Order: sequence, then structure tokens, then C-alpha cells
Amino acid sequence: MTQPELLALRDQIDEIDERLVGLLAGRFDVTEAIGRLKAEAGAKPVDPSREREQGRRYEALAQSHGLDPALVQQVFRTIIDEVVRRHAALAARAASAQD
Ligand SMILES: C=C(O[C@@H]1C=C(C(=O)O)C=C[C@H]1O)C(=O)O
Repeated sequence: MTQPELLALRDQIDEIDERLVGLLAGRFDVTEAIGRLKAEAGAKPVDPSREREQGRRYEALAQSHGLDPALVQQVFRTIIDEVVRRHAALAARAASAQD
């Protein structure tokens, strides 16, 4: 291993990480829009049936990319838990605005 090789690979990692964070931010923008719609409609923050459907999709995606499905599920569990937390906050705000 040469130092330039290592540095070039680390540059690639930095670019991928930047794209991942950008994608994550885009996902949170979309889920925020969903959270606002659900809060207006009085719908629950969590949708277990949608989450089950996604779980099956993450499993298939992980397998098609040669990744450990448990790892992919764990990553999305962390993200979705944060989405649901934000949706609950939007719902609480909408409910208190109605008081
Ligand atoms: C985004 C939604 O809200 C929650 C968060 C989800 C997600 O981050 O993918 C999926 C289902 C819901 O529990 C939704 O209902 O679509």
C-alpha cells in the first residue's frame, strides 16, 4: 500500500459520505412533508404496515447488493425511529394549536 493509494481511496470515501448525507437530508425533507400531512389529517406518526413493507424491500435490496440484511435493517431502523419522533412532535404541535 502506498500513501497516494490510501489517500485516493479516502477521497472516494469522503465523496460517498457526502452523497449519503445529502440523500439522508433529502429523505428527511420528504418525510417532513409526510409528517405535516399526517399531522393535519390526525393520522398516527407510525405506520406499521408501511414499515413491514419497507422491511421486506430493505431485505431484498441488501441481498441484491451483497450486504448483510441485518445491517441494512439496523441503519433504516435508526433513521425511521428519528422520522417517527419528528412526526410525533409535528402531531403534538398540531394538536396544541387546536386547543
Ligand atoms: C414516512 C412515514 O412515516 C413513518 C416513517 C417511515 C419512514 O421513515 O420510512 C415509514 C412509515 C412510518 O412509520 C410514512 O408514513 O410514510
